[in-house]
Amino acid sequence: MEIAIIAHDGKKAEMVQFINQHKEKLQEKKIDIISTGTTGGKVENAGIKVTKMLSGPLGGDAQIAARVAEGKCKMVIFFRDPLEKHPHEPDVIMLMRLCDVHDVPLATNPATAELLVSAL
Ligand SMILES: O=C(CO)COP(=O)(O)O
Repeated sequence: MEIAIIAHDGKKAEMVQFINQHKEKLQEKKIDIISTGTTGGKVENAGIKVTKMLSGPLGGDAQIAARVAEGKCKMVIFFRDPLEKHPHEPDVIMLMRLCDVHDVPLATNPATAELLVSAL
């Protein structure tokens, strides 16, 4: 099963911590992690295998949105920073919309992500 992880800059440390906390379960359940570029790099540095797309502002969110639409990506964990502006906000909205269109679980904060991962 493929899961996407994405974090805005102000939330990347939290994402690394979250994935570290759950890495045994993710391995045990044979989860393939995909990610936007910079988030993926940080998670990789923590010793976790990730397939990296482009960086978010360069189209990474859009690539993940396409995988959601194609039925390849089955869950999205996206730690958004609601206190910052992002030049690629339209891509972010597109990704969230396509999760709703295709009924793909989407967590936009750690509390919800905990619930989703506990359901794997
Ligand atoms: O901008 C992002 C999500 O919208 C995240 O992209 P990066 O992981 O490349 O920073």
